[in-house]
Amino acid sequence: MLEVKSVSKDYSEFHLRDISFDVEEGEHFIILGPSGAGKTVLLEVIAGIIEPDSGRVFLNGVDITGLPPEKRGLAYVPQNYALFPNMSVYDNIAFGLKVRKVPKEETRRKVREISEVLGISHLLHRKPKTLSGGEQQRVAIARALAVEPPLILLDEPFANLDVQTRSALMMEMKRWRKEIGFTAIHVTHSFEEAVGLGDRVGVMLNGRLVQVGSVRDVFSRPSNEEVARFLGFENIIEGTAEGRTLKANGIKIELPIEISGRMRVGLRPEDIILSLKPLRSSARNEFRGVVESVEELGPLVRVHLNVDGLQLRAFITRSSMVEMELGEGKEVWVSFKATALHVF
Ligand SMILES: Nc1ncnc2c1ncn2[C@@H]1O[C@H](COP(=O)(O)OP(=O)(O)OP(=O)(O)O)[C@@H](O)[C@H]1O
Repeated sequence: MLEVKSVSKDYSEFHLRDISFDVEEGEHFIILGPSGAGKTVLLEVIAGIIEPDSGRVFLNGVDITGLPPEKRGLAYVPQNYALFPNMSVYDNIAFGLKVRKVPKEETRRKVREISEVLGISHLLHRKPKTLSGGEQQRVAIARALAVEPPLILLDEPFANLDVQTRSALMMEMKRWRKEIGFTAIHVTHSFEEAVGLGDRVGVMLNGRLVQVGSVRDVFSRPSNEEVARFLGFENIIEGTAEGRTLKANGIKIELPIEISGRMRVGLRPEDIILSLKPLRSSARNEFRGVVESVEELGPLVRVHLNVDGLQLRAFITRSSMVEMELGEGKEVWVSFKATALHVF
């Protein structure tokens, strides 16, 4: 339904480079990338706010590259919601319908319907500034969906919300989609949103769309080391493989597949288990290691380890750290399954 073909845009210090992807009818497509990757620029090119230097955008087969935003019929929800401050919630939601000269009675019915689905019927008389962040976001999405657009563009829809509101809205968004059935491009830096809401995900790094695929594929099979690092494979181990064994520094690691030659494998810190006694499971790689430092990250800690010269990072809970009395110089057993290794 939406096709983006070789879109590029040059700014003095940032380049959106040759972006191509498509979105299918009914799909929730996530564009995932760190801050400054170019996600908003890409969304604004699709919305018609930014003109690309080259490349085309097609909606249902029609080239919309030259059309102004209002002629594209897409709904765009910017990060700051951009609600009309002087209008009531009702008028905000009804705005697009009025512009389209939808008869009053039908407008009333549509505003009522969408407000019920999004749980904001009781707020219709209020002004946006009297609403909480979560309520404002619901209104912004209601306003966008009221006109039944072919595609809704969401820029970091949950970024300005507290954790509880964010999780609640994420759950609700799944339900809205079932009840209303929209197609969305959703820009975010949150893995949780990508995994929780996305059908497919496009990973954006430094102005390039580096991998597009199903959420499962992208997270379990990153296409290269750059994507892997971004997706949390903090350990990249380099060594020489022979059969199912990878020799890296002083240790031999069992691989999930047979392969040979110089190579790199990725391992997520959460897939490493630390223990004071060996686990003695044949399904695991197990080594003796020394804690180099411990980094506190709230309920989790990142443990920096040295395993025979190989630097590894593991996540454990704070309570496990306390229980095991982990600290600099402590000797531990470091284990992980061969299947947790991702061979690039
Ligand atoms: N009009 C402009 N002129 C020059 N540079 C720009 C312009 N608009 C955006 N940029 C640059 O493009 C880069 C990408 O910006 P963009 O807002 O798309 O990032 P993002 O991935 O959406 O990040 P965030 O999550 O922080 O919003 C930034 O370095 C920004 O400074």
